[in-house]
Amino acid sequence: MRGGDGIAGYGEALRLEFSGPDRLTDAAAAWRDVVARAQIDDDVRLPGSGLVAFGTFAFADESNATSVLIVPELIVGRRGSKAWVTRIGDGAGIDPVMRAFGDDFRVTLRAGQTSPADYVDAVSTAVGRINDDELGKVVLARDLIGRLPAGSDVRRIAAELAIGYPDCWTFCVDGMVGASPETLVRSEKGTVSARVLAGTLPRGRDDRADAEAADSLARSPKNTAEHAFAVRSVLDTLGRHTIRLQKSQPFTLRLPNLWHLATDVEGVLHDGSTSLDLVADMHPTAAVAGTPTDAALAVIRSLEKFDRGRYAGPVGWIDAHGDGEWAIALRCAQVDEDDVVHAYAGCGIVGDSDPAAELAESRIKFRPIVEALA
Ligand SMILES: C=C(O[C@H]1C=CC=C(C(=O)O)[C@@H]1O)C(=O)O
Repeated sequence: MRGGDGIAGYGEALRLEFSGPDRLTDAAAAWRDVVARAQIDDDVRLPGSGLVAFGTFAFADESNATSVLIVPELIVGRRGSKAWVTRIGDGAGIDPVMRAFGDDFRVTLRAGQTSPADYVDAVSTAVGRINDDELGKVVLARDLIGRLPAGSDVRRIAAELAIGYPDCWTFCVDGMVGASPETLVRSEKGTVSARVLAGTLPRGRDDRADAEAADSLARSPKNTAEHAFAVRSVLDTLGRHTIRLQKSQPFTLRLPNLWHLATDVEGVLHDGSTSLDLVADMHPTAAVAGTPTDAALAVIRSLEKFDRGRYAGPVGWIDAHGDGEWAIALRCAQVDEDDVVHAYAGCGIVGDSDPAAELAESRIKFRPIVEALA
């Protein structure tokens, strides 16, 4: 959901689970099979109408988290002035009734497997490795943990995020809930686009300080270097699937809690890839792993003490044409079946990163989810 447009599913007509290094290519193939066998009646013909699966995928090949594609029994959608209902399989009998939110709840998150001091140490080690020329950039994350009262209505968290962060992509799929400012890829009728983010500064305290923050972000060699790695990785992969690939100049993107450096990318699909094929090729970008990818993943494995689960993985939806909208699962938390909440935030580390500043940046990135739970 973004800016009031979006799709919401009721029930599960089909649930497909994936894991391991081939989880994304397996999902792309499985979705082709599902579509080939489906009989679809879609008069609306808007992005998100007709047969749709929602998905959330683990970040790492070796993760214990299950990656899923879920086809709901009923989907309610809205885009601009149009709204629609899609019924799937046995969903023919379900009515899209409004269900009141469950009880209000407040949850405080505390440090998970990485304390703030551990994080500062990990960043210092990473800076050393970068300056020893082992790699150019790595994204290091830390985790927070909490527990929701039993039976809490997770939709409350999604609603808070959608209201507070209307320019972000708010998602809630299989307990993975968040509001991401970054698309991995979006494909619609042959056009492929992406918003690449990397490089961050906190918002200023007043208008003047805020304008100065945006200006210094745009001029900062550290942030522009970090951003360039992320843009390069997206251009390299999308370049294989598109023609006329264009990128905007980097611009400063204002969110309620921070400024990001952003670049919008757009091209024309030339090889018939579905949005999940593109996701499979693009993940993980340098915005969430680093550069070169393999070296960055090795540093993440050695310095992060936890399984990222679906944090920093692709989250979104795909339709019967293969079109879809996939965000990178950032500013998010995973609510498990036992009501335990794991939240994550990370920062791109380059050779001149200051560990204390990165810790402060991670605090600001936690703000959306911490506040939605508070
Ligand atoms: C890894 C995260 O953010 C990425 C996306 C935008 C800016 C980033 C940065 O400036 O470090 C990160 O690369 C996160 O929010 O957990």
